[in-house]
Amino acid sequence: MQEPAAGPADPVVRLAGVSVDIERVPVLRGVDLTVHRGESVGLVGPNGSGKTTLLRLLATLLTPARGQARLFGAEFGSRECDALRPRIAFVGHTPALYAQLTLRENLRFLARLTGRPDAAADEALALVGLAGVADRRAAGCSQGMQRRTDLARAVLTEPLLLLLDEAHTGLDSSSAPLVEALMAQVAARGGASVVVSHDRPRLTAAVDRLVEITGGRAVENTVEDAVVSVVEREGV
Ligand SMILES: Nc1ncnc2c1ncn2[C@@H]1O[C@H](COP(=O)(O)OP(=O)(O)OP(=O)(O)O)[C@@H](O)[C@H]1O
Repeated sequence: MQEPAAGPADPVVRLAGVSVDIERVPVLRGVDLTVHRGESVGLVGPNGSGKTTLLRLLATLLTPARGQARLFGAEFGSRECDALRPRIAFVGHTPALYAQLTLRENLRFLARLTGRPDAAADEALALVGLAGVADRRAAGCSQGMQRRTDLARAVLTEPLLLLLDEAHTGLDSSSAPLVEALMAQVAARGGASVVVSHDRPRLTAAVDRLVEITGGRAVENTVEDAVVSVVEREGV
């Protein structure tokens, strides 16, 4: 897969004073956030604070009303930024699966759309522990199985920016390491992950640092131990 043209010094995400309005209502206000290559960032905040909106912005599904937003140095809306879209994986709250297709068909469809062999789809399903049920229709699968299939979709597309909303919802404790394994894969290829979860202990254990959104107005690092190492690394 083609790597972004940006230099190695460019962070994966750089938001400076970014505001997002939805239906003319301000949802994010003056957000500053930098996510470096190799990092895994946990996003926390109360219901309605703007976590999903921030993930949707990072997925380039929303346009900033104000401020500057860059992915690997490419300004949002530019041709360079659009070219990076196939390298963004966004796993939302609800499974992005065709209910009437089997898990294998869902993955193979995505593989063909993205120019990958069927074997890559089967490998991704095996990686999330679903090889044995690959021929079940998605509609007949449990929430956790559907969730794992969504994670397999993210594995398949080899993302450089992994965005997980409600990362731990529907996953039992034995499946939680999958999220961490996926984030580690992304970090190893020089990408980064931004992950929302209401399971704060699990999230804290899985990420390099936590970032908190308060009323959509600003993004601040929390003072938990997980944050300190990154702050020190950045020399802040
Ligand atoms: N499509 C939309 N139309 C109108 N308002 C919206 C829309 N999407 C989000 N909002 C509003 O933006 C604010 C932030 O929503 P968002 O879903 O980003 O919050 P969140 O932090 O992810 O919440 P939760 O923890 O409940 O999932 C809320 O006040 C919400 O009502």
